[in-house]
Amino acid sequence: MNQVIKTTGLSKSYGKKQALEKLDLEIGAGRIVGLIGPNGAGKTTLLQSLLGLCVADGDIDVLGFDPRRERAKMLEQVCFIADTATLPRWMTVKQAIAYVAGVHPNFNEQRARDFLAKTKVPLNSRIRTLSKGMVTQVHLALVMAIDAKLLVLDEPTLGLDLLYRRTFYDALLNDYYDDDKTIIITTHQVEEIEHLLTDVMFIVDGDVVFDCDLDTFESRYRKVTVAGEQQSQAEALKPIGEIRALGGKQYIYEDADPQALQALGDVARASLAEVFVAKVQGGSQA
Ligand SMILES: Nc1ncnc2c1ncn2[C@@H]1O[C@H](COP(=O)(O)OP(=O)(O)OP(=O)(O)O)[C@@H](O)[C@H]1O
Repeated sequence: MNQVIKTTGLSKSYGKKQALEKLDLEIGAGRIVGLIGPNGAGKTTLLQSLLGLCVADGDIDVLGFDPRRERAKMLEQVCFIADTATLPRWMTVKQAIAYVAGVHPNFNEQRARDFLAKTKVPLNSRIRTLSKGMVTQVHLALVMAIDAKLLVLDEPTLGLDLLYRRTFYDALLNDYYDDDKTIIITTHQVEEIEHLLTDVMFIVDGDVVFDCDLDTFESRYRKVTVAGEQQSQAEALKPIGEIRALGGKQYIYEDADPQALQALGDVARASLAEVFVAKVQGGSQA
């Protein structure tokens, strides 16, 4: 694996709060990794540690650099958008584009304009006159126009409407991504990114508790809709989660015998969100 990120024993505490707990992580080039976790699990702290934005303990290697000591060099090849996207409010959108063009060697001005052409953001508007979602659109356009080896997106679509969220993820996959780039995304809207991920990680209480590529995920997890009279057989096969459904129950299985599942009822793929809830909350879902 052509490795882009490797951490060993990554730990970070804020006073008594242990936000990251000896976290080991490896991400290879060309992967699109979804980092999924409950509120307060440590996702932002992990991304900030990788970007050198907070000082953590342990070994951290990002593109061959230690972000604590070689942050400036590392950032030449890394691009990120934080969940608190801010831009200078007095600038016009055009000026923001010109500014990034002036300071960033890998910025493609035309690309930024092309991304913005898919929005209703006027180039001559001052940032302070834009809605929150529009500011995020400008920020995303600036970030997506930078040719970086690693793109880190912390809740990139927070506050964006449903239509633009789709447009953004389409552009990310079709216009931005190629095999040389690695992308890490955190979001609570798991269903929106499921189709574009190559890998998924669940993070709980400051540690990665699940790390799986999507091909393996597709082959390991199933959801079966079971009518009332079959439920005791279904439970005997030890599902990892269950969902109450109209006229029966749906059970989530990990590595179960496909034939045994067929005998219980309708078998379908289990979604990332369903497996996440089953594994992290470990029980029934509404
Ligand atoms: N600056 C800080 N000072 C003190 N505690 C902090 C600070 N930043 C984060 N924490 C704590 O560290 C833990 C992890 O927070 P973090 O923001 O990394 O979680 P998250 O997974 O990104 O959460 P969310 O999904 O809610 O954004 C939480 O318990 C949080 O309260």
